[in-house]
Amino acid sequence: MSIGKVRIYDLSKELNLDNRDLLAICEQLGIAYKSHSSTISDADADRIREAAKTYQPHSAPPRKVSKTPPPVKKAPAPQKTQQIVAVHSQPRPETPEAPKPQLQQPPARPQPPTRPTPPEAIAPKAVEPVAPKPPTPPAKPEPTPPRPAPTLVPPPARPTKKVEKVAAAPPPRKELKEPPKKEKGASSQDRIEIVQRAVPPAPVKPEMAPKPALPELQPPPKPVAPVLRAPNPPKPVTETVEVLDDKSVSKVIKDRHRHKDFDDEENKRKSSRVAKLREEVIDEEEELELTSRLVGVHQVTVDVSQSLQRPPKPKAPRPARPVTPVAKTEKSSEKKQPRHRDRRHEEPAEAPPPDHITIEGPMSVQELASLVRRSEAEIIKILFFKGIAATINQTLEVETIELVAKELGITVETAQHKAEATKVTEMLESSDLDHLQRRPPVVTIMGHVDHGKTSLLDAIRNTKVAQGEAGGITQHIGAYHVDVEYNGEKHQVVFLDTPGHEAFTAMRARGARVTDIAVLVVAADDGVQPQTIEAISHAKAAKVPIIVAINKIDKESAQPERVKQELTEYGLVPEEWGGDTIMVPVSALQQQNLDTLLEMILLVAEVEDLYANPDRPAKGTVIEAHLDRARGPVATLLVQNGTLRVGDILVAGACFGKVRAMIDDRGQRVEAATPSFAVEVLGLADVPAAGDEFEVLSDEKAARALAEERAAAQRQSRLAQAAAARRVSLTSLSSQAREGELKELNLILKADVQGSVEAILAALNQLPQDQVQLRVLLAAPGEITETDVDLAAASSAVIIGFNTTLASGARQAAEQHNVDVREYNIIYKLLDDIQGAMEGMLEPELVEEELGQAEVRAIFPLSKGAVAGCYVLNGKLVRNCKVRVLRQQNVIHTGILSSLKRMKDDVREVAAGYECGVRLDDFQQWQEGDIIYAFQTVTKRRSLGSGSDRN
Ligand SMILES: Nc1nc2c(ncn2[C@@H]2O[C@H](COP(=O)(O)OP(=O)(O)OP(=O)(O)O)[C@@H](O)[C@H]2O)c(=O)[nH]1
Repeated sequence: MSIGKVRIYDLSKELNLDNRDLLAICEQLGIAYKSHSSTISDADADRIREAAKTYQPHSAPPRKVSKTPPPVKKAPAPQKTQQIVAVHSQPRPETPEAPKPQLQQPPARPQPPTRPTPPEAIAPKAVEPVAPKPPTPPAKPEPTPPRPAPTLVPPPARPTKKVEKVAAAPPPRKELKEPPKKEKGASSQDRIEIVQRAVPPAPVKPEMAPKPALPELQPPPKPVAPVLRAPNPPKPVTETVEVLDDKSVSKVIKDRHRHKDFDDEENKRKSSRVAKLREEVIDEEEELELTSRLVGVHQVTVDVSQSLQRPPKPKAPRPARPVTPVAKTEKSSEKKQPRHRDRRHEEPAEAPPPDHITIEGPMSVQELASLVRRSEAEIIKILFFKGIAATINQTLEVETIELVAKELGITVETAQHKAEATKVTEMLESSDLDHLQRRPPVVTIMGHVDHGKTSLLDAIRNTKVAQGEAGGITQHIGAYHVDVEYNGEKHQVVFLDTPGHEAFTAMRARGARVTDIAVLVVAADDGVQPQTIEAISHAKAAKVPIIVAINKIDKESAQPERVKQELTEYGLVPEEWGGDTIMVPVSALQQQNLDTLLEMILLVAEVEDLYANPDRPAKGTVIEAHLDRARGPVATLLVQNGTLRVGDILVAGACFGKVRAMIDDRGQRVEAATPSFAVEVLGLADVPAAGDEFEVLSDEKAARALAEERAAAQRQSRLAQAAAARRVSLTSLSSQAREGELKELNLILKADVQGSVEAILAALNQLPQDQVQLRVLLAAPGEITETDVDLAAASSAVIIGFNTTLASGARQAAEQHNVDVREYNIIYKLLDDIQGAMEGMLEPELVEEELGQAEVRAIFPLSKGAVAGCYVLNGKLVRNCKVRVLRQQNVIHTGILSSLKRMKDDVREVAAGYECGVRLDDFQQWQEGDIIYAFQTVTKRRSLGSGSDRN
């Protein structure tokens, strides 16, 4: 083991050589090293100095890790602490001068026009500290992983990612890194071996040569570019302004990443893990032994040619088929069914129908039939029974296709969904590749209601927002960022404040698509609940890594282990159990372990390759938008690439505008917003929809034209939908009449913001509609207008307003047209009322209600008929109520109790314990011992969920 005191990168600085060159020299001299931050002996250093004199810098120095225990880096690591340093909203440091966008805040790119060379911030993931993750070495079978201490991971290992997935075993989370090796000499088959070894507690602060300065706070995001100069920047050969798919982007990023960073094992180590590690690594011998064990276990070899050379744009993972939808079933690709079959030929295709199809948009009945391998007639029949009269050439909207597919038991994936899932990376274009800089992670907090999402966010932000939410729900989406000191540097984490109630499912799902990391909050005393499961599936669908925050561990009833157990059923296995999901027990209330959670977020972010190019016009997503009376349309935009500046011309969805002002998450006006930050933007001409993408264009005319084009497309689509809806109602009217069952409740929904609209729609969707169907004729953010009233009047709809008001004239019009306008500001109330209204539309059911029983004890014959002398056993008898006469428990008559007397007087009712005379008009054959069962029928409102059965 080297006892040296010289660190490789110091030496590289001293010799004015690039780290890579220096490592190459080490290679030549056979000096073992682990990374450029490894230390070597003085003697070795001297040898290197000597060799450096004659060394010819190589553009792509090879890099290899010795197989033997690498010279350990034992530098005492400064105990870094994580803590929330500050909680300002947006990039606070408003740059003095507005013009230069200047990432108004830290995350921004380094001011200086010229970028420093090797940024140090970018965590070099070359050699990773290791944990004994018994990787199922896909590449090179090695001795069986001894699977030593699962706890080995020193630094909070990084979550396994795209990198070679190290088996699914041990807890330690280090990840195998396969630094691509630059081919050396002629041997393109060179392999790099990465040794993952346990690292003692203190990791060394990595630092890149050129920048001697230690991590200063407020480090501007180091540009990645410099490093890129590397040999062959993975520049796509035929680059244009293509949007990149995530694979290629990540590949490019990774490649550069690997190049530049030989920065070794970072200081990310988790104290607990370190502690455990310490137990293992007691002395050097043991360490050596352990290392060699690990070497055996965790070596990962990577083909140079594979890692370095490949261009960033591999074959697009996305099915680039233009129009033709594709069945995604295994057999889909096999012999294609004749697409255009004879129309009259209506037998289903011989091949088994797929159980899954992927579509890219509307398609004709004929195309759909071909895709699902059914006859056109069958599709038309299904549509007919759904109330849609369609012809063979008719184009079906995606929703309609989904409807048909559901009927056929086929799941549908739309290309749109895919795009949304990969939206973040798609924000990058090939031209951005040379200017990528790290950006802060955008995090969504998800979880079941009341599990503490708001409290957690609140605790992190150190402010109080939990109180005062109407109905106890977070109703609007917001974005906040916090500064976290990590590894001696200041980092930012941007949180999307997604609402927690089930009603906001849609919003949450959208949140997941624009975020990089999902923090799943699970209350330790409540475990996995429905919305927990929902959140997991949303995050998984969007391929967003999940970090679990097991909250409320301060509670006595907390059972974090049980929560972990439950989560395994949904594919989230904690690291300590051999999985790769980071689970952090926290208490939002007592602010426990929040720094660890933030640390984990930054770790995951690091692995996620979150880059953007701030030096270009902004692109991103509309998080929220609403119409403000005083300020006009207000949209919260999340910048995902580029920098958004005041004065920019942008198109958001179908809306056009010029950024008049921007307000950050702390209510401060800012001049620019860099990647990953959200700002409220004023200046749009209209209210875009949440989830719309936005982009800045340089040409106002082009922007306006694009917006108009999109608006026209939207109108077209709405018209098509409306036409489809009309067809539904027309045809369904007759079938309804036939079946006399289905009823409809027409609604027009107006809410304050798009997020609320979506949330309410999602909640309404959950109401049972088998007996009464809800038809939402219009759902949009904004005030209730006269036009809405007209529409409601014309279609007998009820208008629902949520957190909104009536425009002038609307109320008067509503009264005039007798339109029911209901206003709410609490979603539960709204849902209750709608449900009530739906139930009110059900035919009431008649229910029998017992009144009482009497026994016949004497018979008094009259001139016509007879009177039964009775004793009321229980309840009461009421004149004109219904009765059944039972004899030996058999009903011998059912009729109306027409006369009831006490003594000689007619009475209305007789209670239990009294005698009375009973006479029925149509029954006289009384016998002593008969029982008179008195009852009445009442109408009861039926509830939606129970059909005609009452709950
Ligand atoms: N004991 C304890 N209680 C907590 C903790 N975190 C949150 N709570 C309590 O749990 C309740 C729900 O917390 P919220 O933060 O409103 O939960 P939420 O998930 O945001 O709820 P919704 O916004 O309604 O979905 C509140 O009464 C909090 O005080 C915690 O760490 N410990």
